[in-house]
Amino acid sequence: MSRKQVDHDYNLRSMSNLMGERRKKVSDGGERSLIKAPSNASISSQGASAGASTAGAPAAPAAASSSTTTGDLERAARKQFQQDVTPGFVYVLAAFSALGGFLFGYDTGVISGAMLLLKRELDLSALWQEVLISSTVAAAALSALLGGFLNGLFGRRVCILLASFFFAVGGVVMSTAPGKEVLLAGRLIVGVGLGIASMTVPVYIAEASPPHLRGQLVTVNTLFITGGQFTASLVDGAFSYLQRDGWRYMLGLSVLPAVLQFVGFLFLPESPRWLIQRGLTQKARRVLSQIRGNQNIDEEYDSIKNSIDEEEDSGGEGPVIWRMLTYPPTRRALLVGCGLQMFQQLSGINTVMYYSATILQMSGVRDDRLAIWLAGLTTFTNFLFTLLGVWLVERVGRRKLTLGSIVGTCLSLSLLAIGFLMTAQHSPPVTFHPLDPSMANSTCSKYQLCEPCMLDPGCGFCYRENASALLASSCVPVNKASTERAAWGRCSNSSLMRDQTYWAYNYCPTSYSWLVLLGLVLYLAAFAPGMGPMPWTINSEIYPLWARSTGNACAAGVNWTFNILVSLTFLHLAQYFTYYGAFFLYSSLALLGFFFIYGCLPETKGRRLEEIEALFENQLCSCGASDSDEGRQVEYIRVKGSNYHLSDNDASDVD
Ligand SMILES: O[C@H]1[C@H](O)[C@@H](O)[C@H](O)[C@@H](O)[C@H]1O
Repeated sequence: MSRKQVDHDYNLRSMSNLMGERRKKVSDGGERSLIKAPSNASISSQGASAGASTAGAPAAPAAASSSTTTGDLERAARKQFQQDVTPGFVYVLAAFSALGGFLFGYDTGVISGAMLLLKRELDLSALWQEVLISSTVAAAALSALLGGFLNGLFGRRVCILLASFFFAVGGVVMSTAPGKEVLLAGRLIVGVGLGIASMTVPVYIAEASPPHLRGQLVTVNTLFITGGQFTASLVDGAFSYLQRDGWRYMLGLSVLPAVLQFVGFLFLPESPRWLIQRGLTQKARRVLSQIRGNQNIDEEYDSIKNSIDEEEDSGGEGPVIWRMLTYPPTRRALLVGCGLQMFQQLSGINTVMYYSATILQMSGVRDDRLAIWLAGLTTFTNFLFTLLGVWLVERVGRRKLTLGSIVGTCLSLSLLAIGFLMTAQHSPPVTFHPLDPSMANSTCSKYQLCEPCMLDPGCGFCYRENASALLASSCVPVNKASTERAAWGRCSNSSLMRDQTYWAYNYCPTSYSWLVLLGLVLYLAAFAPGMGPMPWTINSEIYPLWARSTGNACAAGVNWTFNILVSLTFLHLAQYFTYYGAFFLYSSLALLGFFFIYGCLPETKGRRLEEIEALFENQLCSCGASDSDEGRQVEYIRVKGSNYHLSDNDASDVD
């Protein structure tokens, strides 16, 4: 946003905030809801309206008495804008927190490259490989749930310190592991750190950010996740040349950012919202002043304090999750938060990323090393388009960004599926049936086409190629120790492979690979700016303070659980429904996700965290109908005394 435009927005929104104050009627008690009627000004400036309203605008209705002139308002707005410069400290705080995201991406991404070396050096069976990969995600799912409890009890800062401690210890254990059992212990420790970091970091950043920057700063955390995945693929590429102990460096390098984060957080403050909730009000004021620079923090402080008092007044019995489920607004928020995380994973991101090396091989990249490096290009594309998300989130808002992203995701998944379908329909035939030297009758020899042969995990396709045709193609068993070659015959040994003899495992040579490649690039371009980061960003802001840790814990738990579910079922899905079947399924799930998001996700852009609960007052999944209400802003003022609920009567408060 240009400076000029910012200036313009600030004037408008500040004026609209101050004028909003005029509409607040002082009553003799109770809680008032104010609905500002949409005006062009408030619609265009809605993105940051709440941000400005926190900055120095006095809370008392008397502040803008009916005698206030437009000139006064303009002067006040200008003054407010001058004060409202975001201090650099918030950026430092966000960057150190987002190192948690970096470690999330690095530790989940690095294992695929490390595994290529590990399985040879530690002689890992397929089961052990699976266990080493999935254990981290499973531990993350459990610890994310536990993280909710820890967050409420010890605060965000301690949890982030704990997570970076786990990351560092896990990294040391893995890189020095004498055998697979210790390695597994290291992977589990890292998983515990991952779960805690994944649910705490977005909350911490959201609670420390001013509303007009919140979306952007929380989305930076996902940018760091994808940055971590990209770095991991580079590290994998570089150390894959080191056949002995290369994996130790790959896994151990995560210690550096973990230590950096730990040290940084020794000096960073606790979230002011958590401090107020704990009654540490002086400390909270100090932290707020520190992170808001020279701005007036009174209104923000009061607004947080009021909402906490309200929560305490309204009481509520039993564990937080029970209170969330029995109170309609938080129940709806939880459903939306968990649904978003579920659909993120059901859109198949981790399958697509994992499978990208094979997609590239299909496209004719035959050299394994080159395929590893090119897979880095996939993670880089994911990173690059997440950057676009950081740029867009405060401009177009969460709702439109997520909707646009899931439509693109759904279409590109269909394109991927069509690419696989064409590949399957033009599958090359098996023309050569060599005799198995061990005389064992493997199932591979029964296949007449490449497609069923490659879908059988025990077989691969061995063929020769000259300029335009495939020659002497056979379906033979895969080597049990390495899927990079056949168990016997021409493709079993690189020295035996004469010129232009190739081994295709998991894919078939095809002339439709360009379609699949196009699908892959479009998929990342669509998914990464919206469906990648928004579930994390939105979850960090939709729950009231008392429910925030638990809500984020549940949603992160759902994310990790579906992550593991999708990764573990992909190969079976492909085996039973073929690749195009699997991708059509993901595409249909993304379509379902679209309807869910369209109906249920309200816009949270620019609102104060304390205001967002009100967006879930309405029946769940009535958001599609309220698209036109985006310019409306609901505000609560608490006036000491009895509470009353949002009702139709409130509409009478509108001038
Ligand atoms: O938001 C992130 C991001 O999109 C990553 O690329 C993906 O691997 C994670 O599973 C997801 O939670």
